[in-house]
Amino acid sequence: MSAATVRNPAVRRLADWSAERLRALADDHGTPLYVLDLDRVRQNYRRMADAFPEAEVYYAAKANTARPVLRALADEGAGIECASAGELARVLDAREAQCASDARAGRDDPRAGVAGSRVHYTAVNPPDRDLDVAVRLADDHPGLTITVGAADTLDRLAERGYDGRICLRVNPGVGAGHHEKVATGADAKFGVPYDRAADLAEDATARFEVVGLHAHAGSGISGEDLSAHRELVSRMGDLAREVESQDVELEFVDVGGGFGVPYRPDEDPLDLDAVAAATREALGEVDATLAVEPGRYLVADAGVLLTAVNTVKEAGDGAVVGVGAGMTTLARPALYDAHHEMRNVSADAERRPDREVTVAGPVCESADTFGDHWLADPERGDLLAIGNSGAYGYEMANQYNSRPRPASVVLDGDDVRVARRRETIADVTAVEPEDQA
Ligand SMILES: Cc1ncc(COP(=O)(O)O)c(C=O)c1O
Ligand SMILES: N[C@@H](CCCC[NH3+])C(=O)O
Repeated sequence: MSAATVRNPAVRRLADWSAERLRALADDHGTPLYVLDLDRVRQNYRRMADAFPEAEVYYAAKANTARPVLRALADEGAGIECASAGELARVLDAREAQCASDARAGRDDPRAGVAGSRVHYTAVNPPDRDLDVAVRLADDHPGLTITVGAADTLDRLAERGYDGRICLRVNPGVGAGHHEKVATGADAKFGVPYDRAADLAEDATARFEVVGLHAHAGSGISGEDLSAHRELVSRMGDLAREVESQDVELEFVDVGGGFGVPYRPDEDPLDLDAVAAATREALGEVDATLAVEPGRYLVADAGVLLTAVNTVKEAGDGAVVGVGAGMTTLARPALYDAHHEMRNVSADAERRPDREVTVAGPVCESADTFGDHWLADPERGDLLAIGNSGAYGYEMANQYNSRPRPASVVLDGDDVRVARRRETIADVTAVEPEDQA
């Protein structure tokens, strides 16, 4: 089945990708290569918007900031949630120094051109530079909302002359997620203490327009974690009623993102309608509109990472299959022991027997492995596809071992657009002053 013929199933498997198309993309653009199917992103968004018809959906851009993705989701009606000044500059049609220098360098304009009123900036311990940029952008883009998770961030904004839209991020005391490193809801780093939030919201109205409350439990919540989600939403409903009773006119209560997707074939997809029903029931009656901010759910299964087999080494009873992508390309397995399905795309036309092998990258770290996988017996030169790579894949890639970042392409029907060209070693060293000894 080709990508374009998949209608709107909740699960998209690695086997659904056309091998022929993936091989052609690898031939044209080289590997490692991130491939993202925009049609699938749109389908995922529509499924989310259909499940939450009463809610505002803000896409958490940190999952994948490729400009075609931001534009496609904004066109579908999504707002965008940003985690930094850099993400804000990408998302807004802003005259930022960074954008100007990109233009001078002849690069395509990296800005997505989303209206300020559709953008939330969630500031987590924001550096001064981020606040400076955010305040400047808020001036140019009316309606931008700044989400604040510490009382003194309010002071820092006021010191910069900001008196605009504020959302208060609350620590709900309930965390969830696929790994302890991605649970945010009970981590004191995020949000103001729950029991101080109502007073803080009321006090803040003296200096700002307080428009929302926000909390986020964590990332990769499965159907089994729903009790944590329900508890978070219920606490936010209680808080919203208290704040509204203090005559603060809230526009929205944002209960975060975190909606998980299956990474293993035996995992079930989230029943979004059930999640939405549980959310509604837990929130109860509030005047404010519900908001959600999914990242992974919209982009994860729209992406694959293509990589070539460069080494096959028999070792003991098994084999280690060396590939070009590593922890610098896709960090999730090394960071969270995350599992990503793999498929030997080259072997599809042949009848090679499956074999369990360890797939490992080129980085000089023992953690640089994608774990054990059953694959059609890999040979040097084969092309492997790594599934569910559309979220937190390219975004977390880095240059450790002086390894240039990979390229990424976006498919829109039959169109193929380069979202990020492949970096070169010259890109890696470009930030070093030329006169350095
Ligand atoms: C504040 C906030 N909102 C939204 C998200 C998106 O999470 P996910 O990609 O799991 O939907 C995150 C990431 O965990 C987050 O920290
Ligand atoms: N980067 C994490 C998700 C966390 C998002 C940020 N709070 C992952 O790949 O699963």
